[in-house]
Amino acid sequence: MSQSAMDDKTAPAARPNIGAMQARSAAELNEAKLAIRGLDFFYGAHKALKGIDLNIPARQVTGMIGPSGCGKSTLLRVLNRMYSLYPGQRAEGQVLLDGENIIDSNVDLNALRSKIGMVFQKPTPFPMTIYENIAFGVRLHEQLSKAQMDERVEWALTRAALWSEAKDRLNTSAMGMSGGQQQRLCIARTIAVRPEVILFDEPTSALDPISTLKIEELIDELKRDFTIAIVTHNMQQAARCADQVAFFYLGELIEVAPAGQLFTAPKHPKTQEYITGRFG
Ligand SMILES: Nc1ncnc2c1ncn2[C@@H]1O[C@H](COP(=O)(O)OP(=O)(O)OP(=O)(O)O)[C@@H](O)[C@H]1O
Repeated sequence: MSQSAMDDKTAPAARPNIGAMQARSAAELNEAKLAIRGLDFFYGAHKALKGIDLNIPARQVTGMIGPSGCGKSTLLRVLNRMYSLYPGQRAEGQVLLDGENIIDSNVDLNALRSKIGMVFQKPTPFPMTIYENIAFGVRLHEQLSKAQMDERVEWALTRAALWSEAKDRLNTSAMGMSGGQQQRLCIARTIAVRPEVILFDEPTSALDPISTLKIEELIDELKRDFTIAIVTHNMQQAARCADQVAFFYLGELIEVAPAGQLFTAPKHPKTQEYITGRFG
């Protein structure tokens, strides 16, 4: 692919407009890509999320913080319907993705997961080549020619800031990469299907500081095209990466505010206690 083609961040082939870089109006920035309304979540009889109302704005980073067990990961698992795999787990209320309630039982989960991707705490590359790690997921959703797939793999690795390190070893095992590279590969794998939303569940907790910084820079770059939610235990990370931060406690959303405001002038005493390290 030519350099000018690579500079155009639009994903190559099929579904041409998704991921296109366009000037964004203030209205677009304020628009809720995901609107969570009155969301309750149950693990059997245990209510882990209680009446959550939260807007996740398009093409911004929403940070989710709170002490262990407050429900942050549960919320991410609701947003991509991962809980549907487990009997006894259920959500009530609304999670509107561009107006469509994705917790309705008749939602096509395969299509949903191509729109809402997830990156986990521990890098989990498949035990296959770097190339196949990316092509595998794309094939579940699209039929591309070899040339188109090559282009897609290059595009995804470039967007995940991994192309220069991976281009000469595409056909070697992903398991031979460093932890930070593996996590960027997992990000490449996620963006290769061109989702609209990317959920990050403590994506740097297993990484060293330099790899962490690279992922944070990447998240900042990716928000130009994708709506992002990130769960983190690291408040500095939330302050660095997030445009808005949501603080959860015991399954409730206590406060949501622009990051600068939440960390300097929280409105709720519980938020104040948490960010000043008095519990959690
Ligand atoms: N599979 C499960 N079955 C039953 N209860 C669960 C399950 N997973 C989580 N929980 C409970 O749901 C609540 C929220 O857990 P969750 O993992 O979402 O919290 P969290 O804020 O992400 O915590 P951490 O920061 O430790 O990852 C907790 O009370 C937890 O014990």
